[in-house]
Amino acid sequence: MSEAIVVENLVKKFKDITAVDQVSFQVKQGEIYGLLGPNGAGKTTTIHILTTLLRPTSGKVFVAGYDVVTSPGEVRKRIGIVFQDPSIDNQLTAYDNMYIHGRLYGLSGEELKRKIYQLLDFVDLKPYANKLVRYFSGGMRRRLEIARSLLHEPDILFLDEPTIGLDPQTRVKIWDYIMAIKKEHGMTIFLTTHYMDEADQLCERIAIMDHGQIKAQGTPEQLKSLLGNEIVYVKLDGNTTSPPCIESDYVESCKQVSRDTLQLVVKNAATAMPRIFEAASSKGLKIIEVSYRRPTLNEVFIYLTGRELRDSLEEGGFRPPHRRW
Ligand SMILES: Nc1ncnc2c1ncn2[C@@H]1O[C@H](COP(=O)(O)OP(=O)(O)OP(=O)(O)O)[C@@H](O)[C@H]1O
Repeated sequence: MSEAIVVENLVKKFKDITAVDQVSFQVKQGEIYGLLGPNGAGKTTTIHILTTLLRPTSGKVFVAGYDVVTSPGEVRKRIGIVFQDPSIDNQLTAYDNMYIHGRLYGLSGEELKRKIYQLLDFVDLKPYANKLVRYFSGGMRRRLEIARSLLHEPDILFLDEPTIGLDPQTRVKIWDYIMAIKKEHGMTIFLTTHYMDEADQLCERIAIMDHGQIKAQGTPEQLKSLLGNEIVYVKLDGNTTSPPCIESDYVESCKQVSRDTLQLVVKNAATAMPRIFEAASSKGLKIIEVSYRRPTLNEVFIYLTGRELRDSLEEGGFRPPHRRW
């Protein structure tokens, strides 16, 4: 079976809230797949079902070839999880946190000791093996959780918001570890994130989730090309008080983004540019500056949902007080 994860028409309801609404996707073996969406989109609920912590209301989910409802034990043997909320013991050393986890998975003796040091070394925590975790920074804790999740050599690694709350430098470091895990261990990695740059940088394929539904999925490039290939910014002469939009065969959409600047979505900036100049001049508009770039995932999110991912994050939403089941 070349699919590590198969999700078919997954639904999860909490009383009258439909947290996951007819979601279907497949994750190939060895790929990094991301669920991108704002708070409350249903990402954590989905990851909890995939990792056997929650039962679906309906639909089918197969992880590492096993049904999560009928064979949860088989699934658990084959997965590693890093939760959004820290789950390491602050009163223990890094080594002891790893040791207990290893024992729970049936590892022992020299083999366990060797693996612990090897993985602590992988996340650059070997010098801190015997330090109490309560003195660790947020980034060190996350690294320790990642090392711990790899101890039993899972086939699939689940990461729920792996860099939430970390500073930009530490986030980049965590991305390096995630890419190294894929490269060195050939592992399938499934992650959730509300950071567009994280999804863009790390994931080979992304599903954009909102209000429990998958709005689109594909490679970051495929998602960006939903919007047209390039975005052109046209700055008009400052004397134009309210610039009209520029229409042309080559312009897919036009929006005024500031007093004197228009944002045009085009398939190809090089061929559209002369037409844009022609159209502007026929309207008596003077272009004083032009720049263009590829669309971002944020723009894709706006296109699909009608609002910014950042705005949606600010909407917040009800969060249950305890997120362990
Ligand atoms: N145990 C629960 N009881 C009731 N409602 C819940 C429960 N867990 C989640 N929800 C609701 O389900 C919806 C999806 O929540 P979920 O936590 O899966 O979203 P999310 O995309 O992971 O967001 P976040 O990044 O904030 O965790 C939200 O409306 C949330 O309030």
